[in-house]
Amino acid sequence: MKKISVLGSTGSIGTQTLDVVAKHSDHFQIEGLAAGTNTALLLDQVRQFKPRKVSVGSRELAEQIKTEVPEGTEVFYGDQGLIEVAAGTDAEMVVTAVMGSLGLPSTLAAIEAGKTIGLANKETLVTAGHLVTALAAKKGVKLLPIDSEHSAIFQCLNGESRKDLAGITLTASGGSFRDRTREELKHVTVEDALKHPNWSMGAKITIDSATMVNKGLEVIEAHWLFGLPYEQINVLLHPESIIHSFVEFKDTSIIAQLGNPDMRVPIQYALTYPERWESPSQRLSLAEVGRLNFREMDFERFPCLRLAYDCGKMGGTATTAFNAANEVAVARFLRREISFLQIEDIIERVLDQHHNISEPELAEIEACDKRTRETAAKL
Ligand SMILES: NC(=O)C1=CN([C@@H]2O[C@H](COP(=O)(O)OP(=O)(O)OC[C@H]3O[C@@H](n4cnc5c(N)ncnc54)[C@H](OP(=O)(O)O)[C@@H]3O)[C@@H](O)[C@H]2O)C=CC1
Ligand SMILES: CC(=O)[C@@H](O)[C@H](O)COP(=O)(O)O
Ligand SMILES: [Mn+2]
Repeated sequence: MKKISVLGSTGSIGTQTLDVVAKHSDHFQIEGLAAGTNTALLLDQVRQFKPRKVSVGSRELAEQIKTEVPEGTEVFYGDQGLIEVAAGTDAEMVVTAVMGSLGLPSTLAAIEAGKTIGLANKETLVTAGHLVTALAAKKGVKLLPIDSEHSAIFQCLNGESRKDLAGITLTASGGSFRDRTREELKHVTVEDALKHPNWSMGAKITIDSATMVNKGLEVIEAHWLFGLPYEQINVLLHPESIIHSFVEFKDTSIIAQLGNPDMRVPIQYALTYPERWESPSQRLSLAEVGRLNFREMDFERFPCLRLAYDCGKMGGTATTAFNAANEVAVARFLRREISFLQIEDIIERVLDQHHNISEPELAEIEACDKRTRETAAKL
């Protein structure tokens, strides 16, 4: 039995992780579950998977569910609760599926405790990639990608020599507004933005796809996961999301990973790595798909992607600020306080005011994250 803890178990990735675990219940055991506010779903999960430790977002919620969890399940809360679930159980693997840089301390704690990481929470690598990868290397801990593009690259690189690599290309669906002009973006609604053409995901990442921030975060995530310079990381528009990403070699060969847009496949691959097991996903029929399309990325149409590359190349706290500004701006858009185009406006203005610190320590990252959020909230 492989013992697993899931951080963000009530979200899109969290619930699909538990689908995979349930399908292979003879092979996996859930040790810990952490959620924010959805206690009804968490309690269902607790009854089904019987974890030893669970955590919720606040003390009040923890008090509410204490009487309802079965004997043998301990209840924690807040930042410390997340760390307890990440590092304080017998789990050998931790799936990091909370949303945002709030996942950083628990990811670091899990690595410090020697747990293999199934990494969905890309903001963790964007905000502090140098710290996370250095600690993982020091502890001999594997960071197994769950993000579909990074899982694809990881699979394409399997058994290949890095010296033969020319570059990698992350595919981008283009998000909800890929066929609209910038002029047409002025009056789009939250409801429109939440309609991703191919994937069913949490609200924040769906907005990130529409602004192309998601691909920007993924470029930075790829830089840290695969140790590649930004010049070797490309992005290509591929509206169907069937090719999840590809790798090009010196001899001009390209190896790509394909599949239906179903996150249970990369999630399961991280859970069973290096083995491949039967999947709950539907088989891909290329004959049915018939045609795949590709378009050059337009950096004028999607300026946030250019900003992400610039921040990535600058390094230091630039990516921390980029991420924090975006988290605040997206939350404000979802609360209908700002318009869609003001998301990129806020990111740009925050970055104009940013004073970069290269090779920041954790405290400096945390301070930058906090300061940036305050600025972005006021703009
Ligand atoms: N969804 C997808 O297909 C993909 C997602 N990712 C990445 O995975 C991560 C998760 O995304 P997604 O699943 O879509 O997000 P969701 O918004 O669907 O889920 C977020 C999860 O985090 C929990 N959470 C929120 N705040 C806290 C907190 N303070 N303490 C503990 N848990 C908390 C939520 O709990 P609750 O709901 O109970 O409040 C929920 O379980 C993101 O980093 C995203 O970029 C990457 C690739 C694909
Ligand atoms: C499923 C997944 O990995 C998402 O990050 C997905 O990539 C979003 O799609 P786009 O950002 O390409 O629209
Ligand atoms: Mn992705």
